[in-house]
Amino acid sequence: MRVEIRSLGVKLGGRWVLRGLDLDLFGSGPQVVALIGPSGSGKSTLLRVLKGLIPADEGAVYLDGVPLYRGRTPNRTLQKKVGMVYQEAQLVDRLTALENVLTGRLTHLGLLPALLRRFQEKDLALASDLLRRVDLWEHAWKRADALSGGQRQRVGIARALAQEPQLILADEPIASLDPKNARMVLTQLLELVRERGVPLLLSLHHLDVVRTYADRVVAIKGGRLFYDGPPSGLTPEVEAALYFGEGLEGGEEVPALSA
Ligand SMILES: Nc1ncnc2c1ncn2[C@@H]1O[C@H](COP(=O)(O)OP(=O)(O)OP(=O)(O)O)[C@@H](O)[C@H]1O
Repeated sequence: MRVEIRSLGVKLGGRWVLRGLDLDLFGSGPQVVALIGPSGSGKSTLLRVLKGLIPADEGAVYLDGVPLYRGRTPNRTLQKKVGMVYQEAQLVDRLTALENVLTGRLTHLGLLPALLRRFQEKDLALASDLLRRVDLWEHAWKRADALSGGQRQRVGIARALAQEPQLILADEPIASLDPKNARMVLTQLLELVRERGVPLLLSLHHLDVVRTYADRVVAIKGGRLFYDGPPSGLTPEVEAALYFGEGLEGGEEVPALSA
């Protein structure tokens, strides 16, 4: 799915959180794009805009050429094509692992079957297959609140893929995991999106991971584009300027770096 972001501005709590953002993602380009930037730079906000959860105050977002928002209302058809993986999985605790994955199919059901949770056999087959793919089939009938943090995150990934999305947004999916679980979650996420050809926009703080796995890196700082290019362009100087240099919070116009 092609993502075009044009002069995007978002105001939250009376303050510009994103401003003047122009970006073209995916289409025929690299399929794993890392989104980095200091805490508070606007990464989560950007992902939420792309999921149709926060409307643009300025500019526009197009998914495959279609505006994502009409005024402040998201286009529901486009919204359904975008899957999301959250930092804390955001599972329904009282449902089993399998039921949580099945909720990813709800967007494909009609209103009544969705309300009644009437899944079809093919929904169950897809959800079961995905649960196997994240090595959690033996936990299919466990309640989500009985799973470990890493397992919950893998259920969240299976749920996002069960939606059969055309784009996946992952918001710091390994932030609260130990290194072993972080690696497992990330490996499974990358394997699944690559084999299905689903583009992934992945917000992360781990630059070692970014350097190893990303095809392209987009860095934002103070709500503006700071760097857009390959991981190899993330030199120590760029990294230092991104995390330790003067912020752009004052609204100072600084041209984006590109490698
Ligand atoms: N609902 C809100 N109301 C007001 N301000 C908000 C709201 N949500 C986020 N912000 C502010 O917007 C800015 C960007 O937040 P955002 O969560 O997008 O940053 P981030 O880059 O994802 O940070 P982190 O890496 O810490 O998750 C921050 O200053 C934050 O305090």
